[in-house]
Amino acid sequence: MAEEHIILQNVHKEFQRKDHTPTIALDDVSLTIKKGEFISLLGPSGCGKSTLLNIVAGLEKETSGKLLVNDKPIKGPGNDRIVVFQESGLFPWLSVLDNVMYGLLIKKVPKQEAQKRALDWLQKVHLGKFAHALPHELSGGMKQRVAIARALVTDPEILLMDEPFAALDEQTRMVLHMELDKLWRETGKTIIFVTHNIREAVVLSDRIVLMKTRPGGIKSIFPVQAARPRNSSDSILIHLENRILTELEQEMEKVLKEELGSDYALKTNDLRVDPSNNMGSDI
Ligand SMILES: Nc1ncnc2c1ncn2[C@@H]1O[C@H](COP(=O)(O)OP(=O)(O)OP(=O)(O)O)[C@@H](O)[C@H]1O
Repeated sequence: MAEEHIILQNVHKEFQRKDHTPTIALDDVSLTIKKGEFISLLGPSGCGKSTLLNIVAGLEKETSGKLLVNDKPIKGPGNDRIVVFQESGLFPWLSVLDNVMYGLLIKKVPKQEAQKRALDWLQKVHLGKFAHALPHELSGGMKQRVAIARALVTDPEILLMDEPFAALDEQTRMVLHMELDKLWRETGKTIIFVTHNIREAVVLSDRIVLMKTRPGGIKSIFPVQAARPRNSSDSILIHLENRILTELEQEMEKVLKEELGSDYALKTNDLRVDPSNNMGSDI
């Protein structure tokens, strides 16, 4: 059996609002992720997906509970965990190559070697020809490819992705799904991927963690047993999308009932959304 890589035990996270009342972003979250696993965190807005990702990244500290990576407690950010965000976060004044090399130079890798490794990664994400371009000369999809190359060039064990493709058009997103799937299979990285998009989650993941709101936490976990590389028209994936959608509808209905109280008059069908579309942010 594969090795345990990330262990979350009864993780609880509270934030203080400006009026000093607490928001429970995560309540009693327990999850074990194996080395090399691709896990998606899926759920409506505010269910704590980014908070959970940030805790694993070491950017946020859990209020209580335990987080272990390779059996060691996490005290802050580390080279073993790199985050890719929705915005590429590239330095606009540096060339694509310099952006990808940057993390290596910080780690004192000699310039020639850093350049070689960065160029290798740019080839892998099909941007070898754009090494000397500036970020503003690239499309959104190309920028995200650079962000992925910049993350993987430092060879982290864990890649944390917070809605990395959310701002891209559907075609570009599908191409990047195929590329990320290939890179993940080639490198064996452990990936945690935050998304609102059910189709994206089923196409990419080994397991999908469906999250709930108020308080944020885990509602259900769905293993995805379709062969890779995947095709979103695979009947296994379509069936799974529908199961997830049904649970999400229940969750969204619960939130609406709480929010609207006696004004609640929503029919379940009004909530039915196309799984290829983003969901959850308008509840
Ligand atoms: N720094 C913060 N201070 C106060 N409250 C916060 C902070 N960060 C998150 N929260 C609250 O914690 C809850 C979970 O937020 P989080 O951003 O993790 O959700 P999410 O599922 O990633 O949402 P979205 O899909 O909209 O990005 C929300 O109620 C949010 O308002």
